[in-house]
Amino acid sequence: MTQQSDPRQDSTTSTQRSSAAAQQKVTPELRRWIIEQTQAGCTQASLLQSMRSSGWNEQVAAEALESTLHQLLVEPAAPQSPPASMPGPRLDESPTRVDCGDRTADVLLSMEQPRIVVFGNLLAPEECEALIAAAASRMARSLTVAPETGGEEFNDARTSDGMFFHRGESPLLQRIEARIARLLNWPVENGEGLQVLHYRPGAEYKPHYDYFNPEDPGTPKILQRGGQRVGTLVLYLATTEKGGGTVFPDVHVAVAPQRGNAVFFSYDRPHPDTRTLHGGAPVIAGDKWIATKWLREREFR
Ligand SMILES: O=C(O)CCC(=O)C(=O)O
Ligand SMILES: [Fe+2]
Repeated sequence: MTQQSDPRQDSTTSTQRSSAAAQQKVTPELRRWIIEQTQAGCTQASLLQSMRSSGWNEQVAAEALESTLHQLLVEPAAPQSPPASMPGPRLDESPTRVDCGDRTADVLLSMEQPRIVVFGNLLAPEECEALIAAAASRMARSLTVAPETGGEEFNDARTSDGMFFHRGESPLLQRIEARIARLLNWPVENGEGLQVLHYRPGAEYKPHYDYFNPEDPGTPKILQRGGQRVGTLVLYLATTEKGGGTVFPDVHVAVAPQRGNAVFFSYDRPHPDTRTLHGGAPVIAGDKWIATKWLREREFR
């Protein structure tokens, strides 16, 4: 990310500056610059430093940042139009099975609000084993997206181990990605690389939303790569003995982790109204292995 220099300060010397500090005016131009830089992913601290080095008095700069960013948060966001189309299986005739090209998946549950569909038999047992084997040597403690910066960070709410495959990195992944694209009528290119998570007893993923919160300063940067997330498919690679269900607390639904099955849910706007709050309940006995496919609005590079 390149940070543009802030709106010009007059060309006073530093001695003139300290006496002139009281007269520094926060102009609409400066506010616009603060908003643009924030939307481009700059942190408040880096903006403060940049303003100070171009002659702004620290207190004036800090107040300008605070009041401008506060205004940004309390002003209603421009209404976002929902995407023209959404990922999801075609279930208008209530089929019990869905063709996904090289395999047929069972439809086990379909819920409208929130949009949740549970599939059976989407992956063969050998495919589950192969994904676990390919992921196992690449596992590390899971990171989540850092809302402040758009980078990644450790998070106590997520105590699983995980890794990301690159999209299309092996014939197995290409096959599974093509199957998911056909099942959910969404281009392979709009999907993030499959993420594998391993939860041991006691591990969990506390309830959260998968979309990026539009109010987080790091979100504009994340959205540059393919726009918002609009859907999630969680594939179960192992059957967990006890616990570890995918839970939707708003609607009191829990999906049991059964090898080869999957739960899909979608959200047409980044808002709690979608009722897609969800989490991974603590594992009580056994292991939980999942692969998550997140779907973006546009091509994800
Ligand atoms: O562990 C689960 O069942 C849910 C995982 C999840 O929410 C995610 O990967 O975003
Ligand atoms: Fe999630």
